[in-house]
Parts: sequence; structure tokens; C-alpha cells
Amino acid sequence: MEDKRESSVSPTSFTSVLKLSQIGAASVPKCYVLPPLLRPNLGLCPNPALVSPIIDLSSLHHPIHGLRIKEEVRLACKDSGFFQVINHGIPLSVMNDALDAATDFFELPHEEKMSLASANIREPVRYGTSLNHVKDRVLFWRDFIKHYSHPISTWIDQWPSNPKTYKEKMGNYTQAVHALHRKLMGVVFENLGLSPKYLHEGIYEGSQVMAVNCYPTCPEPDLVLGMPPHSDYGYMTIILQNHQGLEIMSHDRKWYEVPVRKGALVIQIGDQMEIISNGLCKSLVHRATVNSDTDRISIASLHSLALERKVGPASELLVDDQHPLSYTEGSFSGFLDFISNNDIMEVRYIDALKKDP
Ligand SMILES: O=C(O)CCC(=O)C(=O)O
Ligand SMILES: [Fe+2]
Repeated sequence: MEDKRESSVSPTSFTSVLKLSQIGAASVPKCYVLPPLLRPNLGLCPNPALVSPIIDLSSLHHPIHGLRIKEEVRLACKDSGFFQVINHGIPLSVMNDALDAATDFFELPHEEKMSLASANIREPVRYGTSLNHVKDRVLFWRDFIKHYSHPISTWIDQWPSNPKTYKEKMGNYTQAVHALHRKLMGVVFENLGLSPKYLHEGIYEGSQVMAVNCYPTCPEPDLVLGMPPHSDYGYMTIILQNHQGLEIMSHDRKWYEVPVRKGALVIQIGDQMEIISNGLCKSLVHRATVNSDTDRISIASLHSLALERKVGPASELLVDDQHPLSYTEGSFSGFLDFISNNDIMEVRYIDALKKDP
């Protein structure tokens, strides 16, 4: 198939991968083909030790069982920065409605979605493709709509008004997932012995961005990625997905598939939490693969401190010769500048903030 790169470089006029998928070509355009070393190795086995933390939150407030659940969260944050939760309090119907709203949005006519396209990565509502298709040297097999979401009353009017039920369905899920992240962050902070005051101020002034991702079926899934390896800059990400495709990197730099479990939500620790905890929590490196059978939708709720707020290791944490201060301060805004000027396939913002050992 011909290289569509030329027609894809304008910020507000690009070919969506959904459109390419619907054409039904037998191969992908060259601009999506990754160098061999960066290609996915599809068909990986899940690593039970890494992907098994499925934490049942139903007894979180029980005086005895609650302690065990908090310990499970502590270990998952320390070891990998990854776990899944069940019995988290968000009804399956609310989750399914959000996935339906996302599917209906991507099925809108291309021109209608393009009215939300923007070259400005700080735009509160933005439809796009790849990661940053204007800058990416190789394109990724993903279309997305991202919208600022907290406080919801500030942003919801700017969300897509078509499909008609989008705001209601996505809004219900957005608020439910914000409440869940507050509950989980309470546990993460308690485990670190950090004051809830820090947490509450941070969260209420903080940001929630919903990244609604569509990975359409792809004729050559072993040559492309839906999203490149990266860690999320915020402190926590919660992912709702309808099909397999998320892969996480283990300590030995191997990739493992995350199995999809009905009703479960994926929890990922992000860079800000690694920094706040001075390295006691791990920011998870992950990527998205695609497949030739099923369109995949994922909805990532990205939680971070306010755009301009400086984030460094919490002052209450023990820092001494045994536990040296490991990071300099960064901010969400600094991250946005960083990704505008660097290739995230080559360098992560958090690595730039790490102090020399
Ligand atoms: O699609 C996925 O499972 C991952 C999405 C993701 O990593 C992101 O939106 O930051
Ligand atoms: Fe991510």
C-alpha cells in the first residue's frame, strides 16, 4: 500500500486509522511500519507473577481484611506499579455505557470528528491519530479523543455533543472513576505514611484527562503498535478496555500481555507517584498492540497534579544516606514541553528528572 505520510502531516487534516482499516487493504502504509527491533512480539504468554495482582476491593473497609488489601496494593505499587481491581464499586452498566459512547463517537463521519482536531497538545478537547502525528517519525495505529474532565462542570460543555448520549454516558463513568481513584490514592498515601492533606489538596486542584482510544483492526498487526512504550506522567491511570492489547514491561525489560477480565479495571502508577514516593512506587512502562480480528477501545483516565504544580519527593519521606533524594522537581506542564521537544521512544521525562546515583 502507498505511503500515506504526505497526506497525514497536517494537524487538522489526516487519515484516521479507522478509515484505513475500513478500506480493508491487505497491508499497512509504510509510515506505520516499525523498525524490526521495536515491533511487538505478539502471542506472548501472560506472566502470572506480574499480571496476576487482581485485588478485590469489596472488603477494603473491613478492620482485618482491609489491612490485607492495603498490603496487596503496597506490594503491587512497589514491585511493578500495576494491578487490576474488582468489586471496585463502578457498576458494569456504567462501564459498558462509556465503551458504547466511545464506539459511537468513533463511528461518526470523519469530517465531524475532524472539527475537534488540533495541533495544540494543550487543547482541552482534541481528536487525533497516532501519538502526535505531526511529529511522530513512525505513526501508531491509534485514533483518540482526549478531554479534560475534572472538575467535570468546567469542561463537559466542551465535550463532543454528538453522539447525543456521549456527555451523559462518558460523564457518569468519568465521575465514578474519579471517585475510585480518590479511594485508591487514599490507600497508596496511607501505605507511604503520607498526610491525607497533601493528597486532598493535590487531587481537588488536580487534573483528570480522559484518553479515549480506538485501535481498529489492522491487516499487519505484527509490524505496528497502537501506542509506543511509555509511562504516564500523572500519578495514577485507570484503564477500561473491551479487548486484549495492553502490554506491560517487567523489571527484566520483557513484555507481558495483560489479560482482560470482565468488570475489572487496570490500575497503573505513573511518573508523578514515583517522584512523590522518591522511588518507593514504580511508574509502569506499557504499550498497546493491535490485532487483525477486533477493533479495540480503551478509556484511560489519567490523573495528575495541576498543570503548573511542581512535583518532587514528599518532604515527609525519610531522606538520608540510605534513602537519598532521587528526583528533581518536574510538573505536568514541563512534561508537555518535554514531549513536544523529544521523541518518547528514546527518552522519558522521569529519566530526565532522575538525579545521578
Ligand atoms: O490502550 C491502552 O490499553 C493503553 C492506553 C495508554 O497507555 C494511554 O492512553 O496512555
Ligand atoms: Fe499510557
